[in-house]
Amino acid sequence: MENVKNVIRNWGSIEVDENGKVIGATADFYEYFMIMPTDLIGKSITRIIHTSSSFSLKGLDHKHVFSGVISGHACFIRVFRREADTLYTIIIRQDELEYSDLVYFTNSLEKNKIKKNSVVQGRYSFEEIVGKSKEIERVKELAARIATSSSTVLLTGETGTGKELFAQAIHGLSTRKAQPFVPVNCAAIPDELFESEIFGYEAGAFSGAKKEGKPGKIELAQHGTLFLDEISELPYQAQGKLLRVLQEREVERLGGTGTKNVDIRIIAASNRDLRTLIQEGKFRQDLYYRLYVFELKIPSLRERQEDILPLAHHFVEYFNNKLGSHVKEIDPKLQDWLIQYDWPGNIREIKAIIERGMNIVDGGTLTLESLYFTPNFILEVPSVGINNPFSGTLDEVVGNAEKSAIQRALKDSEGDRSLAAQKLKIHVASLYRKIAKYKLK
Ligand SMILES: Nc1ncnc2c1ncn2[C@@H]1O[C@H](COP(=O)(O)OP(=O)(O)OP(=O)(O)O)[C@@H](O)[C@H]1O
Repeated sequence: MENVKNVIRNWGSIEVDENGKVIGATADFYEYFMIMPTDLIGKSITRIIHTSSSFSLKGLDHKHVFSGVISGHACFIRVFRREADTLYTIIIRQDELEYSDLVYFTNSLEKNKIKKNSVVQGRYSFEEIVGKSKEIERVKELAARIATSSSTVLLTGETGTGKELFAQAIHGLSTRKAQPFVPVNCAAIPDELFESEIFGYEAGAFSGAKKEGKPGKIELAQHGTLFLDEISELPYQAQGKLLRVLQEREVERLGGTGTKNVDIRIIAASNRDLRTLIQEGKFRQDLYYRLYVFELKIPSLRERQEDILPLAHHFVEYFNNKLGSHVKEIDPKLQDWLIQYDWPGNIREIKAIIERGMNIVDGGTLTLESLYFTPNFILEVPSVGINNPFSGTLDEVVGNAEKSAIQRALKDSEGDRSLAAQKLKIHVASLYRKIAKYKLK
């Protein structure tokens, strides 16, 4: 327990009234989060501490600890109830912590409080996979056909093509749909933590382990689906252990003496060619053949150009709802450009481009200029760094437009960041992140 105390530090507190409006903050909070009192006082706390959309700050118990994002920093925050007022004290800033300390800390919290989101029911169904091209229709049909079996599925395709979406849709159509869908991003877990995360551990298996032990993702997915995203990044040793689970349908926790039967369906995904990795000795051939029972290759957006505009319209609708904007159409010139672009980041990229455009657009039509920004303004702000703001990669051009939009909003709001964020229709935390990213004053 001493160690847990060591990782906790006071990053300042925010005080709110009974209506959830900020009435003050400590001096260290302003300093650590670089927020001005004018950007804070009187604002709703939900605009300062961003949590997942399903999470409500209302009614949290005294001393409850939760995770949230403040000014772009992921934090753990403790609630102190004081009669009508509430104090939110930031006790951990994740970017200031070693990963192992963070794991130790989250383990020390009561069960299910923070890790609730690690087990989710699949959210997407096949109807929500936008696209009518024969290429995507064929994949949807195959996926729907195998959904009802319990076979292992390997989803391949470039980054951003929708592999996770398909995994969720397959789970949602299977007989396991009422059971958990447990996603694991194999690239995001450090090698040394991998086995304990996937296989779980028994009490006292290693120093820092939870007293009562911990189930791994395989156990959490019991009777449901385990989605192993970016499986190519699975450490070689863990590959052997996973293979044994697949073959024997049993799992043994680290430090354990007995095995438990497992009934899970595995869906794995990779955007790297596993066959090449096998040749390079980085991926086990025997595991590959276990996973390769059924391969679904999701086509890139380049291979199904006719889906580009339906996807763009879909995301315009999506962001209209999310941002409260009223874009009704996409200008024909922008439509031409969208069709011609080759989309290396696939659907994730088109979604991001539309989102950026929708943050900048003025009026009911999304135009090429909404992405690039109006030429007059670019002349006014030479600091965009290039003479021709339309040259460079799409990311650079859009980045320049975004930077210009922020500069203009800040200028129009005379430096009031909250007002600027409102004009841009983005959260103030997101504005702070972008100001830091573009090194703006
Ligand atoms: N056909 C589609 N219709 C609507 N949204 C989609 C579609 N395909 C992908 N998306 C959206 O695009 C984004 C990227 O999709 P997803 O995360 O499933 O891709 P991925 O192939 O798993 O990427 P990676 O290989 O990088 O993990 C998500 O926000 C997803 O909701």
